[in-house]
Amino acid sequence: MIISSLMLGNLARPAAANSTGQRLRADGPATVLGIGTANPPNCVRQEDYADYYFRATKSEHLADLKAKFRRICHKSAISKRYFHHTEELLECYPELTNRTSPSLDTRQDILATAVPELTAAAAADAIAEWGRPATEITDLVVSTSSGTHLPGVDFHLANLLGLRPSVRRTMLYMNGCAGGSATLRVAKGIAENNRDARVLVASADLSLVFFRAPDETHVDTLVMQALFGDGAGAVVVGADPVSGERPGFEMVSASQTTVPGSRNIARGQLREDGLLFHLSKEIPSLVRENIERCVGDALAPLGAFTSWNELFWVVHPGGLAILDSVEEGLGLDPRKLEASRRVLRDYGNLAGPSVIFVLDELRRQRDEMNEIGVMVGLGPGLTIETMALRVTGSP
Ligand SMILES: CC(C)(COP(=O)(O)OP(=O)(O)OC[C@H]1O[C@@H](n2cnc3c(N)ncnc32)[C@H](O)[C@@H]1OP(=O)(O)O)[C@@H](O)C(=O)NCCC(=O)NCCSC(=O)CC(=O)O
Repeated sequence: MIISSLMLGNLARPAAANSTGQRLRADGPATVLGIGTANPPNCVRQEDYADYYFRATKSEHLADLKAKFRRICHKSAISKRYFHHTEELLECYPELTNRTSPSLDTRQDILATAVPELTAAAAADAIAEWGRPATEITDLVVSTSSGTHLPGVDFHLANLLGLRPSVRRTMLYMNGCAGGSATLRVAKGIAENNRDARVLVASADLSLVFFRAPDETHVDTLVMQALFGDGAGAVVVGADPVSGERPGFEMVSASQTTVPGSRNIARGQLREDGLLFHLSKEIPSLVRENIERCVGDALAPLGAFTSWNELFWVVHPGGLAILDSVEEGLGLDPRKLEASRRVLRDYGNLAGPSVIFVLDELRRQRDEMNEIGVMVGLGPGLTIETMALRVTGSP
C-alpha cells in the first residue's frame, strides 16, 4: 500500500451550501465519463516522410539537409503521422512553403474551420461513450495552439455539437503541448465546485500552424517537422456519477509547476510566417533532472510513495528522448511508458491532445494497470502539469 490517503478513498471535504441550504459543490471528485479522439485522414508513413516533406516544399536540392532529416525521422520511433494538410493543399498555397512570404492569414483561414471540425469529431466520440445527450453538457473547456480567432474554437464547437446556448465556455489558447492537461485541470475544478456540472474538455492541434520548408539555419524547426502530427482529443468530466454513467478514472489532484530557469527552453512566437517554435536540445536533460522533484512535490500531499513503478503513467509523448528522460529520471520499468510509446509510434507528438490519446490507449491495457497513476503534461517554458488519477469501475 503506497498512498494511504488515496487508498482510503477520496480526499473528503464538506459540500458547500448557499444561504438556503442548497448544496453547491459536488460530494466526490471529478471523474472521466467518456473519452474520444480523432485524426485527419491524410496519413504519411515516417519512412516516406523525408521524401514527402522535401518534395512538397520543393527542397530536393538540399541533399545534406534531407539526409539529416531522414536520420532524425529514423531515430524518432514514429511509424506514421496524420495531417490535415495534403500535398494538394500545399500546392494551392505556395506561401505555406515559401519562408519569405507572409502566410499567417492563409494558416488562420484554414485552421478556422479545420480545428473546430476535428475537435467536434473527437467530442462526438466522447459524448457517445458518455451516453447522454450533448444538451446535458453544462461547461466546455477547449485548448489549441493552432490559430487564434474571435469567437474561438469553443464557440464553433458548441454550435457544431448542438450544445445549449447557456453552456459556460472557457478557451485556452497557446498552452502548447500542455493544452490537454491544462483543460483537464480546469475541468476538474469546475466539476467539483459546481454540483451536477458535466464538462466537455477538448484539445486539438494541427501542425499546419508551424509547417514550413526546411532551412539549414533552423534545425530545431526540422525536428518539429519530424515529430509533430495532427489530432484532437475530448473527455467528458463530471463528479457524483448518476445511473448510466460509467466513470473510468477519478481525477484525484491536479497541479502545475515551471522548471526554474527554463524560459528559453521551449518557446514560440506567432509571426507572419506562422508559429515559429524554438526547441532547445536541453529539453530532454532538463526533464530528466527535474521530473522526479516536480512529480514528487505535486503528489506529496497525497501520501508516501515507495516506488514510482507501483503507479500507472500517462506521459506526454513529446519525442523519444522525452520519454526516455522521464523513464530515466523516475527509474521506471520500461513497460510503464508503453502507452505513451505506442501513441508516439502511431501518431507522433500530437501536442495538446496527446495525453488524452495516451489515457485512451492505456485503458485498453486495463489488466496490467495499477490502481493509482499519474498524468504528466509538458508545455512551453518548461511547464510540467501533473494529475493523480485513480482507476474506478470501467476505464
Ligand atoms: C529528435 C530526436 C528524435 C532525435 O533522436 P536522437 O536524440 O536519438 O538523435 P540525435 O541526438 O543524433 O539527433 C539527431 C540530429 O538532430 C539534432 N537535434 C536533436 N534535437 C535537436 C534540437 N532540439 N534542436 C536542434 N537539433 C536537434 C541533433 O543535433 C542531431 O544532429 P546531427 O545528425 O547533425 O548530429 C530526439 O532527440 C528527441 O526526441 N528529442 C526531443 C524532442 C523534443 O524536444 N520534444 C519536445 C517537443 S515540445 C513539447 O512536446 C511540449 C511543448 O513545449 O509544448
